[in-house]
Amino acid sequence: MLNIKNLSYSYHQEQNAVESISIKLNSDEVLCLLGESGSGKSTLLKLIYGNLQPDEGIILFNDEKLKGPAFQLIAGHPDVKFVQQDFNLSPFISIEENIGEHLSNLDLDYKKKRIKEVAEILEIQDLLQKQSHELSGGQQQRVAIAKAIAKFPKLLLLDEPFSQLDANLHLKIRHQLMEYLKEHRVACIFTSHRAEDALGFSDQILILRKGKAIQNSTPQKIFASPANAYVASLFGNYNILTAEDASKFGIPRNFLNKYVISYPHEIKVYREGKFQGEVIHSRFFGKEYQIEFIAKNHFFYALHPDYLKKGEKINFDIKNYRWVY
Ligand SMILES: Nc1ncnc2c1ncn2[C@@H]1O[C@H](COP(=O)(O)OP(=O)(O)OP(=O)(O)O)[C@@H](O)[C@H]1O
Repeated sequence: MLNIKNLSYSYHQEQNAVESISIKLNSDEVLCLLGESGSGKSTLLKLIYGNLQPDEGIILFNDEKLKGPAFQLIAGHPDVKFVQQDFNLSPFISIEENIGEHLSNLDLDYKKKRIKEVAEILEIQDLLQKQSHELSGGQQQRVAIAKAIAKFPKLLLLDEPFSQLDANLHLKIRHQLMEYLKEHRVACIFTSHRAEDALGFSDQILILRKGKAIQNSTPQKIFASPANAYVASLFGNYNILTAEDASKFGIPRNFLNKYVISYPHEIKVYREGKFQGEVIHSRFFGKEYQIEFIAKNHFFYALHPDYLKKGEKINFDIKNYRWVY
């Protein structure tokens, strides 16, 4: 349903904010754009929606070419909705009117029912009679999403949709919204800084850096085989060793110009481990501790069920790893 070919855009001549990006998305798929700050995620969404005019490339939505501002005065397409980071709510009308702004007034009972439905998904039933200036950032964010889904878009673009929500609401809204999108076959592209949003709630992840696509695949494949250390770093702490250094910990030197990457959960700290290290820190992560230790002059992160004291001698093995450039 969405086919983006070789999209490029630059704010200034010197550097492209988005460079030769191609995306294919089916009608019930969710794509997460993941990348460091300034990697081009918001710019890409603005290009797709039509807020910015691409320097190059083409965006086909159900085989129809989506137009940028050079060819269309008001951005957007009736079947595409975009929730930007500024939420864009109308200030002088109620939240209920905001959500229903694009719904027809011909059937007011249906309109009321639909507003109630989307308000429930976003947990904003109690806010309907208020005005946007009376709401917190997180409440405005949920209203903006409710407004975007009210008229059954076929493609939803969400820029950091959960950024203003506390941990509890984040989990609840993320679950309810994603269930809704799947049930109604709404394609979605969202940006996030949180690896778990990308891993658990998308069908595809597109990794961006400096406007370029670094990797595009399923969450499982990207996590298991990150293209490079940058991709691995987006999932949290990780261990990286040169081929030479990796050989000191039992890893054959198969690729001399590559690096070995291993996630903390792949370093097993246990009495039978073949290699020795010394604990530097134990940090409580909730379910377990993240242990930082040093071995043969290298820092490692590992996970362990118990608190280990600074200076404690431990044994460990690298149980899983992958080679990256
Ligand atoms: N209006 C603008 N004028 C000039 N440069 C801009 C503008 N907006 C973004 N940029 C630049 O374009 C690049 C991509 O920015 P963009 O906002 O798309 O990144 P992002 O990945 O969404 O970042 P974040 O995660 O911080 O929101 C950055 O180098 C940024 O400085």
